[in-house]
Amino acid sequence: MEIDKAIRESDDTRLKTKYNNAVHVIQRALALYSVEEVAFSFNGGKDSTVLLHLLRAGHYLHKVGKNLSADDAEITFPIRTIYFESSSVFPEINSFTYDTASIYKLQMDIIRLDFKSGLEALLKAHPIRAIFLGVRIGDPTAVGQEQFSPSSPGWPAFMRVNPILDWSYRDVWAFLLTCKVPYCSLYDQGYTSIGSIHDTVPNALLCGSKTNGNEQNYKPAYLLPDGRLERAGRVKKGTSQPSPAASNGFKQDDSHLKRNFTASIIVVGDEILFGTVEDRMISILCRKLHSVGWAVSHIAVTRNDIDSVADEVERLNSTCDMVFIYGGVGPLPSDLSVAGVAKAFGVRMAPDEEFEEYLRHILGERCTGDRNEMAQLPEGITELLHHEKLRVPLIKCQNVIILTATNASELENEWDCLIELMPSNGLLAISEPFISRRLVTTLSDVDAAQHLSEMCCKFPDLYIGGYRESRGGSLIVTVKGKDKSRISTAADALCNKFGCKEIE
Ligand SMILES: Cc1cc2nc3c(=O)[nH]c(=O)nc-3n(C[C@H](O)[C@H](O)[C@H](O)COP(=O)(O)O)c2cc1C
Ligand SMILES: Nc1ncnc2c1ncn2[C@@H]1O[C@H](COP(=O)(O)OP(=O)(O)OP(=O)(O)O)[C@@H](O)[C@H]1O
Ligand SMILES: [Mg+2]
Repeated sequence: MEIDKAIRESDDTRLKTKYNNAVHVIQRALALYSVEEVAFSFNGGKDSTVLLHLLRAGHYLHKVGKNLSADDAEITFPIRTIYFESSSVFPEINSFTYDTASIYKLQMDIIRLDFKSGLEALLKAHPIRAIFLGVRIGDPTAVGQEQFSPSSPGWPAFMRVNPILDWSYRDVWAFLLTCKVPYCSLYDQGYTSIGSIHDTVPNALLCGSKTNGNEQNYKPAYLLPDGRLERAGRVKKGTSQPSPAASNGFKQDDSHLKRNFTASIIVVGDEILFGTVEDRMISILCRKLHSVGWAVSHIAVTRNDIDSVADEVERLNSTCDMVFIYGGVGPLPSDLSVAGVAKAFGVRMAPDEEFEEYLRHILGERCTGDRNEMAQLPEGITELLHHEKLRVPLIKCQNVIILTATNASELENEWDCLIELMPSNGLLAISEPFISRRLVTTLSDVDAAQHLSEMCCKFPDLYIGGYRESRGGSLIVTVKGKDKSRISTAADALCNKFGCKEIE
């Protein structure tokens, strides 16, 4: 069987693993359901083209496993194939679908109804119980799906079987090119994921030079460097993409200068809770945040444990604008912070091809393999924050930023990168920085308490509070806020009326 042979002869170990796993899923499905009870949803797209050849291989191996004639299995493809043909399909896709059906002798049902009605009619007419789909992680409809997922509530009842769910964009192209199978010509013209003629254009990231006839030249789909951007050509014509800053909830005007943003910090570390290690980064991060006008509303230290991290993230991310988390990030068994973040958002961990590429640069082939845990990131909510001064990009999951720093100087570096990245992606809206004055008084606690509460009533817009370094020592009063003149008035009043003296 030519597909099986091409993969076995290839020295791409990752592709071999993906192939074996997908064929295993197909064989499991063929063991669970009879061939009359399954269907293959084919639309001429690259993912369903991959699936077609995997099904051909899977069916062949299933037959060989049952000691049936392999010759027969090789020529006939008995799985009912369904194609929802619409009037807005690209002609190239349509003709590729029909040509493929003829080359591989597919028994193809053409359905000219919407998905739901078409499936309802199909299930009435045939004993179909499971449908193979070329859905992959990263597709908007893949969130929450497993390799075997029942159809959604409100849809006709069948099992969705997704053998290539965990395949990346690169895996798809590695397979098609290794097996040298035909694919739709649009993929050689810059299209990277194909919907309808109304919502699909070539991917601008593949835009090359203009030809002599002054037409735009596009590179083939397999040259797209970042697979996460495969759907960049799936935009409505005439509409513009929302800016990243706007999608973060931060406006581009200067109203953010007046807003008080709040952040929380989660430190993950059993050793801190044991008392064996002292955290040295909290105070630095608080000062950094204050310097860009952010108030820190909560700091939590938690165990290296998925549920503990998830609980904290869930609690804090809804009450403040941004959550910073550090500790428990890496390849050790105790490094569970990223998984905790995924759990807090109710998404699963999925392989991130681009992140894996970074890890491979640093760790070489040691980091790859069947299950590279470190390259698994929360599915559908992760953004990688790149900066030339970072060996590995920082991970942002919605309003949670995962820092990898383990000491003060690494934290300084990561912070500087975040600040530099800020204008281009609206990460941290800089507002007016906090300023403070520190005063010292020798008043007794009782006297100071009365004065301080009067001052707090007079200056509700400022923080006025005190602490002492020893019970018998002087009281240090902090006046903090964003309005310099209000701070001066309050500090002067404390000095004049209550005999406070400025320190620093
Ligand atoms: C055979 C088949 C089964 C589907 N089953 C479901 C389903 O159970 N739940 C659902 O929300 N969408 C289902 N869909 C719709 C797809 O999730 C998706 O909307 C469709 O493939 C269009 O994707 P696109 O926007 O990427 O082109 C199904 C589609 C097909 C072809
Ligand atoms: N019109 C359709 N008819 C039959 N199956 C479909 C149709 N549209 C989508 N599907 C199924 O849904 C899967 C996912 O669709 P999707 O558009 O993400 O992938 P694709 O079309 O195979 O490749 P591409 O991402 O390049 O468009 C397909 O592989 C196919 O199994
Ligand atoms: Mg498609």
